[in-house]
Amino acid sequence: MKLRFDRSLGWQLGLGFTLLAGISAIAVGVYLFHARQHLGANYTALVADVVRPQLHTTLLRSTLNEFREQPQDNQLIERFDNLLWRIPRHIEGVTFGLSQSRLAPGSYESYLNRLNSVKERLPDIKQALDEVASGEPPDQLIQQGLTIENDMAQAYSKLSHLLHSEAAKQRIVMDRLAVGIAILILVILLLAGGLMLALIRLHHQHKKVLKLSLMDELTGLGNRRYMLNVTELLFEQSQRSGLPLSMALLDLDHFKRVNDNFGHPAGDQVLRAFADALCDEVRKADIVARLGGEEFCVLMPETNAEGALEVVERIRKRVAGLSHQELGVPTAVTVSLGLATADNHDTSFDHLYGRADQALYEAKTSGRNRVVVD
Ligand SMILES: Nc1nc2c(ncn2[C@@H]2O[C@H](COP(=O)(O)OP(=O)(O)OP(=O)(O)O)[C@@H](O)[C@H]2O)c(=O)[nH]1
Repeated sequence: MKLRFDRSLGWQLGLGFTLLAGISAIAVGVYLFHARQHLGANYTALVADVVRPQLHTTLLRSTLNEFREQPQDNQLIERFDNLLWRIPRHIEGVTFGLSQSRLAPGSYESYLNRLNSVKERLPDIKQALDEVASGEPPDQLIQQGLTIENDMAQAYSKLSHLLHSEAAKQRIVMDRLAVGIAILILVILLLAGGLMLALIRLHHQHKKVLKLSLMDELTGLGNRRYMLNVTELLFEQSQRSGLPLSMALLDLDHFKRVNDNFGHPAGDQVLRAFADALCDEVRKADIVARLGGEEFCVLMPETNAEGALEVVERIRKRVAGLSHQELGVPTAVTVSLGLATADNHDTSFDHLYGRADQALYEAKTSGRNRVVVD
């Protein structure tokens, strides 16, 4: 039940985080789609394109003012001529920059129209300048010059304002995007962390269940499945290496009486005391398992018949000598044992098991509390 709960919790966590990551990704995607106008637009270069002619507009005004005082100054005429040459180039530069930008044409068209009308009036101003150079008074030049200066100043100022506000919007978009992506990354990290945690928990649960499936809960020994898992391997190793493998089957005598006389819990206590005694008497390399009920098994790798007989006799005596206190019941218990050692005739583990079982049967039928070697 617990495992099912943990597994569904793991799935729920994973699903929840995946949904969250998906929604965050969609939100960032939708935002990107709507904000694409602002992404990648280089407003800095455009602002520079507009600021430069704004400076020239100021220069144009100051030059016109100087004309009032020194209309025939050649340097002044040359500077003005140079400005007249630059103005259309700036207008063309700004027009090109805006056409390449992601700005909606409707937002800047009226300012460009105003600049283009300035461009159209430049030949007249050039003619007025030539007249001033040939000695005419500068009044007309100043009047026409101030008109275009005013038009340019207004158009460039509006454009500058437009570009600054678009750049500010771009900054907001980028900031929001950065926050969105940070949240997305956080959710993905949480998702990965949550999934890892769920996997680790599942792995622990799996190991626990696996252990429980191979363990006898009452005695803490391996169960029949554990014994079968291990012994097939031990048997094959023994067959390959030629080293002996001995197997003892043990069955408590008249155990039913213990249950009948002292109750089932007392019987359980006896089984536990018996398992402890068994483990005390065998080596670490030996395998001890409870096969079911009051039947146990000891597998002794690299132990010949003689050595195994010594061990099982020791076990038998130890069990018979268990005190009432150790057993938890006011009676003695004994055990019958059947012993077999693998030889060339044992083609499978089942064969060896069959021999040990037969020996145990003989130990039971010939009076119990004894070892019979097959
Ligand atoms: N307390 C307890 N008793 C168990 C457990 N498993 C099996 N038993 C009991 O063990 C008894 C085995 O009885 P039998 O198969 O007749 O064997 P026995 O009385 O030991 O007689 P022999 O084996 O012929 O000497 C039964 O009463 C089962 O109920 C257990 O986990 N706990």
